[in-house]
Amino acid sequence: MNTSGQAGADAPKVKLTKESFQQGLRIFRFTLPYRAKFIVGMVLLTLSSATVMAFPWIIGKLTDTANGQPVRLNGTTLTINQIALGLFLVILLQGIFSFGRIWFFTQVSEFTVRDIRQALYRKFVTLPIPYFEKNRVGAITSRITSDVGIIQDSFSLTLAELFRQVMTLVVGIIFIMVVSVKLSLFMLLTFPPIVVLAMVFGKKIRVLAKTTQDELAKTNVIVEETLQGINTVKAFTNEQFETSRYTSSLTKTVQAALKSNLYRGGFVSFVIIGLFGGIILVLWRAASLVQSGQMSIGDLTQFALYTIFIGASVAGLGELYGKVQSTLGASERILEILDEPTEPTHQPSALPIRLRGDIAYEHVAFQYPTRPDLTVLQDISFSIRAGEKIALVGPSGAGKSTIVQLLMQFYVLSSGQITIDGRPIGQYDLTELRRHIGIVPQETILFGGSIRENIAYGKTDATDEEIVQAARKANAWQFISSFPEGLDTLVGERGIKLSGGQRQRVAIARAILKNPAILLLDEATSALDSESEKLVQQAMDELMQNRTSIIIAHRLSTIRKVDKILVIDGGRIAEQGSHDDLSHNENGLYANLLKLQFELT
Ligand SMILES: Nc1ncnc2c1ncn2[C@@H]1O[C@H](COP(=O)(O)OP(=O)(O)OP(=O)(O)O)[C@@H](O)[C@H]1O
Repeated sequence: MNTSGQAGADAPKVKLTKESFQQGLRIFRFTLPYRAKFIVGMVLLTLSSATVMAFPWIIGKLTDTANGQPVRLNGTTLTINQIALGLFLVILLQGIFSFGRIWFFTQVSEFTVRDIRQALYRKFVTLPIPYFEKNRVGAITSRITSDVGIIQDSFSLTLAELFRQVMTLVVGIIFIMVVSVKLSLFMLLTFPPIVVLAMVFGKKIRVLAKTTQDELAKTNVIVEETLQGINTVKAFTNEQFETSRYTSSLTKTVQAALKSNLYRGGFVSFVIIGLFGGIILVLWRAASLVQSGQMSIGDLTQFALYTIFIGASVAGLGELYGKVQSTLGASERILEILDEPTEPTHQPSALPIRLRGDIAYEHVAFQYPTRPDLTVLQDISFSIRAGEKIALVGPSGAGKSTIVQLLMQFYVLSSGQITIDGRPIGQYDLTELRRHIGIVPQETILFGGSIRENIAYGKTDATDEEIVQAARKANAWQFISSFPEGLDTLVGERGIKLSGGQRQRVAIARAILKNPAILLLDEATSALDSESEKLVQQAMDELMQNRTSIIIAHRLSTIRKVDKILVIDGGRIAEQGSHDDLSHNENGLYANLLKLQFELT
């Protein structure tokens, strides 16, 4: 076993061309740091393959000695005992070399794969947000699991196997040529073509077997569907219809199974007749050579054993071909990700910055890269002075969250600019800038660890005292200290073991600990009960003190105290002003939203 994960047997393959080969080989640069181990592995592999190849040769000599034909080495005649001892020695060496080969190749593959996974992960977390919108998470994670798994298998197995099979083939052919050129040529003309034919046959059978499986799966879908929706079937009196649908699907399955087994039967008789027939032909030829004295029994034994080796290596190479294809495919997909441009975060030259927190949006327009034909923001201009609080309100889909996300530089603006303290945000170091912006999202997603870890996410080197302090300010300490395990309480996957209000307060504590100059609050849409609503609101108020804050408000009651309200509609600022100004504008959007909420409550 290794750590390869599920090496996808159904992984897409690529055509073997010179380009795909050269591309795929680039993955080998990850093995460079371990090249010394790799070379030792290769030497051991060569030695272990060589000992295997010596085996039939010595057995031939043993047979000859048994048959009364003396074998000489350096002028002395070898006894059966000496030759058998030699065989033991060869096997012993073979065992030792194989152990060493596995040990060294495993190290190379495990370390290489660790480095590839590390490089991929580092890449993932530094890719810009649009990348994750264009690619499904499942597809991305399978790069780091199954694709890397395929590469791992190829480093630990395929590569060694490929080398060994090629060596067996070449050395095997040389050896049989030495034994008897005539018989070798005869064998090479009959045996390998049969093996190749058998492989093609085998592939066809696999395809047919898959078709049968697929058909069977379809019949199962019908059963599941109709049983789950049995009420619908009966209500529409479609029992007969469904039965005939099932029957026709069953018939297709049977037809597919029969066809597949027709080929399977053919394959078995082909193997029996063709392969064994081929062997009989070679043996017949060999027997006549032995009879006429052109070949010894020992040579015949050697010949037969090498022939089996050659046959096995031809078959093995056929299988390896498929593996090499998947390896190249996997390595191409991995390299593709590694070549993606990243966000310019964590630049080593970045100097720490201090922000006051003046923010200005100047004629900002924006389309999401995944939906370039929809202008989400049209012409947004507003400014906030350091320490002020503004609220964004408006109908769902108006563009409020988008405005906030742009400040974090998750996306590139289509036009206009955003400045902080008078400087365009693009001129700041990205990591430094984000360090000064805190965010409390609409739906708080916690990480699966403890409450302590989740709060400390805002400042990874925070002391316990700081964490408790932040939890107190966020109105979270009360519930945390009521848990028997306190800060060490595990929150469950994505924080499911905490209530919505508790999760929010943990998120607020996290933001307090981060102590940012600018704060982005996305109010939760899901209503909390009034008690926890009050606790969350108090925590938010605490958090907003002395910070420039932008609040995306869904409940208008919570934002009466803000300095300015921007009403967003259809990607534009429809109205702006204080709560009092806007609520007195009878026909205004804000006054209407207020009325609507009042009626709802
Ligand atoms: N990642 C995205 N990719 C493409 N389009 C998006 C993306 N996020 C949002 N949109 C679209 O942009 C528009 C504005 O969305 P946004 O989330 O900013 O609205 P909102 O005012 O915050 O809405 P809500 O109050 O429902 O959260 C919507 O039409 C939405 O479909």
